[in-house]
Amino acid sequence: MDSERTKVAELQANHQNLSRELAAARTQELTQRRELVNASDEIDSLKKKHGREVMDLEMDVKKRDREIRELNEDLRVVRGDLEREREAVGLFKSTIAQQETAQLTLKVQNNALQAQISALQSSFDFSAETVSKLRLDLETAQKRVATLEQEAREAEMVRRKLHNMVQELKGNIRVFCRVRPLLPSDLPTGALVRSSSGSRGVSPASTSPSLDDEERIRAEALANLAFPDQRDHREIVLNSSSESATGQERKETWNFGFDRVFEPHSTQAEVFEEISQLAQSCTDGYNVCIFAYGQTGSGKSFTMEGGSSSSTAGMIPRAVEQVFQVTEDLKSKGWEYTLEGQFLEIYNETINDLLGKGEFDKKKHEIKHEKNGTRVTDVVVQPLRSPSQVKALLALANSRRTVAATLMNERSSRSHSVFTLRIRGTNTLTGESCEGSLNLVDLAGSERLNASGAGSDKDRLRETQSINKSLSALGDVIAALGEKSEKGDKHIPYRNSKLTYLLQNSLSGNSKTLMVLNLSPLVAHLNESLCSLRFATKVNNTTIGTARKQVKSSC
Ligand SMILES: Nc1ncnc2c1ncn2[C@@H]1O[C@H](COP(=O)(O)OP(=O)(O)OP(=O)(O)O)[C@@H](O)[C@H]1O
Repeated sequence: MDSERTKVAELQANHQNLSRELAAARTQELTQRRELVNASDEIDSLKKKHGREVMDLEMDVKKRDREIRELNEDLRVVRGDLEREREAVGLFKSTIAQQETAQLTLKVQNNALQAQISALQSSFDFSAETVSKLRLDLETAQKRVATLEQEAREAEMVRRKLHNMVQELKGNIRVFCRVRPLLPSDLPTGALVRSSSGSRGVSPASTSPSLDDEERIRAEALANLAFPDQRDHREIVLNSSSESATGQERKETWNFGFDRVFEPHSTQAEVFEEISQLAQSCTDGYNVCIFAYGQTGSGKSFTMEGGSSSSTAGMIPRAVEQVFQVTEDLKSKGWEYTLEGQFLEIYNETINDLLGKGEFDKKKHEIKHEKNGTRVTDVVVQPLRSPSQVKALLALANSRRTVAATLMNERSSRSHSVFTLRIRGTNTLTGESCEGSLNLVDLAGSERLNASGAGSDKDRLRETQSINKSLSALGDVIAALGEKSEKGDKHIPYRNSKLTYLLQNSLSGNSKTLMVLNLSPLVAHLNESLCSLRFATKVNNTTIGTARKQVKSSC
């Protein structure tokens, strides 16, 4: 029983323990329940918070999606740009590569050039050395040349002096020869060829000229004439080649020498340079007479009157200008001059005043040789005050000649024209006075009767006879003057023609006379040229004494 009691006491103690444990467990359960409620509250609030956060995150995700899309779009655009940039870069790269190649080539070239430069530099240095040596040599040579030139000038002066002395001894008639150039108007005369017999003449089978014709005419003209004296220009040679009867080529050559020969390219200024001293001597009191002689169309009027421009102005306007210039220059030495001019035409042995009034001169004019010079009755003698006034007078004379030409059968080439400039000077300081004249004569065409075709026409025949008469009278006068100076006394047939009678005082041994022989370069005119050259040679071989100044002193 005790054991039972101990057991029961033990069970009771267990029971009490268990009850205490149960109570503790209940309290714990309560606490835990409370904690559970709290925890589920917390879970709820956490759930709500989480839900809000999820929503926020979803919105955020959407926004991010949008941004990603936008960024993707941007990326696409940027990629396109990038692609293009890449292409451009590729291009640049290839350009750069090319440029680099070019640069490389240039570098190579540059190196080569540098090498050349240095080679050139050294050769330049060498040349500079040579140049300075040559300069020294040149200076020495130039000094030598200057000395030689001075010697040459002195020799030339001596030569000219001697030439002048020869001229003085020879007398005062000089002859120049001038060949005119080929003109475009020569071309239609392309028909002017050698006839089949070999002589030269006008072929009737004239057709329009071709380039070959022109070249042939030029070549023939060149072969026809030669100017061998290139130093003093005093010689002219005519060549002709023709076929003989046996068919062989016959060549002939004629040499002529004159005081000066002007080639076709000679200018008016060059011709005047040779004439100017002579023309100027009328201001010193000499009578000067300059003739232009030659066949029609050979350049007489061109030589004497010339063209309208200053470079083509002929001997008359140039001489007049020079005379005015000289009289102006001599004013400072006390000289005062009066100048007067007349311009006459001699046609069929009648005198026509080219400065007269009215369209055509119908007056009869007579030549009078008086104490104080030659006078022609009823002609206009114009006081001359300026070269421009003379130009106007020449134009008037020309217009009157043109009227006459249309009225009367190309009369200008069939008449002689004589421009006379008379000059009187007094020196107020020395009391001297002087009187000179300058006659510039454009003679009628010198062609022979058959060549001018005059045979068939009565008027033409008369004209030609009259021209021939006066030209041969001129030759006779010159020849007689030559004989007079050789033999002393001799009758001079001045009266045989109006021309020689008019120019009596300017042709006598006291005057200075120049004949300018004008020639055509055409082969067709060879025979005429030969005749003219022979006539001029006769004149050139004549000695007509020494010119004398017409100077009076005051006492
Ligand atoms: N040296 C020259 N330079 C250029 N042209 C020239 C020369 N000589 C003459 N001529 C020209 O040749 C042509 C004939 O010349 P010009 O009239 O002077 O001859 P001409 O001998 O006076 O003839 P005519 O007897 O018919 O008066 C003209 O057209 C002229 O301009």
